[in-house]
Amino acid sequence: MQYISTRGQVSPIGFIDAVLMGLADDGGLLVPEQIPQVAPSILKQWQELTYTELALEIFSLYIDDEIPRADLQKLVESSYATFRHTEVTPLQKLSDDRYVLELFHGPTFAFKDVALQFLGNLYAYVSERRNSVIHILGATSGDTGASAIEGVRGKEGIRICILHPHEKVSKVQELQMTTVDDANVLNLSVKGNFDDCQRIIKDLFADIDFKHRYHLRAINSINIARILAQTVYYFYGYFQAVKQGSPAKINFSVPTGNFGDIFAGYLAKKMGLPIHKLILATNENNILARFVNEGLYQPGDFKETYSPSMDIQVASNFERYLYYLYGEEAGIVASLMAQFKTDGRLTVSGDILAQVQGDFAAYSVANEACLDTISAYHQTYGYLLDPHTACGVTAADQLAAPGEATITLSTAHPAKFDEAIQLRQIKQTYPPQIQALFAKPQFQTVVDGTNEAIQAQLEKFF
Ligand SMILES: Cc1ncc(COP(=O)(O)O)c(C=O)c1O
Ligand SMILES: N[C@@H](CCOP(=O)(O)O)C(=O)O
Repeated sequence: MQYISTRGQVSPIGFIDAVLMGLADDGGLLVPEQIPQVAPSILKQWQELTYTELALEIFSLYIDDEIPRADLQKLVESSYATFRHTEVTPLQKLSDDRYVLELFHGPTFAFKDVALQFLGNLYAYVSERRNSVIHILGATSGDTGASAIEGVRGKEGIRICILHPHEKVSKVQELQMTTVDDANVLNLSVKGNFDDCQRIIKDLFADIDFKHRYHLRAINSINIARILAQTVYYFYGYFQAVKQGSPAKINFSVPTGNFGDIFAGYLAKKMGLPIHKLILATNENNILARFVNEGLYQPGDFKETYSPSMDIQVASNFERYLYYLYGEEAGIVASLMAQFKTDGRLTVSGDILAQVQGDFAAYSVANEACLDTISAYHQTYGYLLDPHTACGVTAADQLAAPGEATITLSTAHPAKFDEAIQLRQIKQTYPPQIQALFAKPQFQTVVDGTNEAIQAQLEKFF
């Protein structure tokens, strides 16, 4: 399998080069040259596989023999051996038509571990096999950072620097990142919001001289490996729902910020998984819901919400969707992205908007409605949702029609966001791994949100 850029200016490259390139060198995002198609007969066989067996099958379609199958199997097995649940991502049935797919049983209690345990191991494998320098630079609204650090801390040949927005992540997220004292980890607490952090790292990746000089590698969902690993749980969740007697029409509702997770669902559907509706749930930072419902993609005012990991205005994977929306025409994507840079907005109408609305249903969840859902589901089902998952469940309740079953991706454990849970007087007990963080010293450097300030830190660290 070869990978190409959404902007068309990168010659096709193999999987490992695509992982190492992260952001495409022409400023676009890497996508597979063709999306592998999975026939219904194969889907039927896959229903019987364990999570790791399924991951191996799906990764093989995208990697071919670039990584020998026995090595890939070891990578996959070691990546999911760190999960606390034998099923990796178990499906919880709350009622006949409401399910949550728990993606938070990995080391840092968020869905990011599913891809980042694998990517951490893959980087270590590539570093050894190619003698390649791995200097990871990432931006986080809280979960990616913790998970990426956990995936590579202490690993030979790898260094990692994570930018998080100063005082805009939850206490547990901050502790997960900043209590790590391994010498290969640097946490920068950036004065600004997540969009500022993401813009800075995209600028640094786009500066090809700087990127090559410091061997910068990506762990955010701009990295195609992240997306591929995240497609696996759509297949797994779908199969479990079928086994649990779900109605025939199965939707997924996806709490959305950077558009990585829902793009993975879109890709799974394009591969042949018969997902009925893909429901895109945002919090009050609702640029993506406005795009689907009104055809306007334009950042609004940044809002701090109870689901801080989704406090994102400019969604980094949106460009991958535009590529498919416009018939895989890289020239059109390049000019749309140039237009967005100049005008700060994009609009779609007519057939294109109809296509968008065929691909997604979208709902923007108000802050109090998110808490109302947490209270209601706690009372009705005795099940505690984290605020991000609660946005997904709220959107499912609004947009799923009778006769459709909806699987909401449960993207984080509620203990990571106790600030919001406490507002509804719900008491939870922290898992011991989280409780232990409160007694540890923290290591982080507060910096201005400018490219120069970050560059200066990286020059010292890398
Ligand atoms: C807990 C949680 N839920 C949902 C999201 C949104 O996912 P995505 O950015 O892939 O849209 C994030 C951040 O990525 C998150 O950390
Ligand atoms: N919510 C994310 C934001 C970064 O998203 P990514 O999927 O591109 O890594 C976070 O927790 O950092």
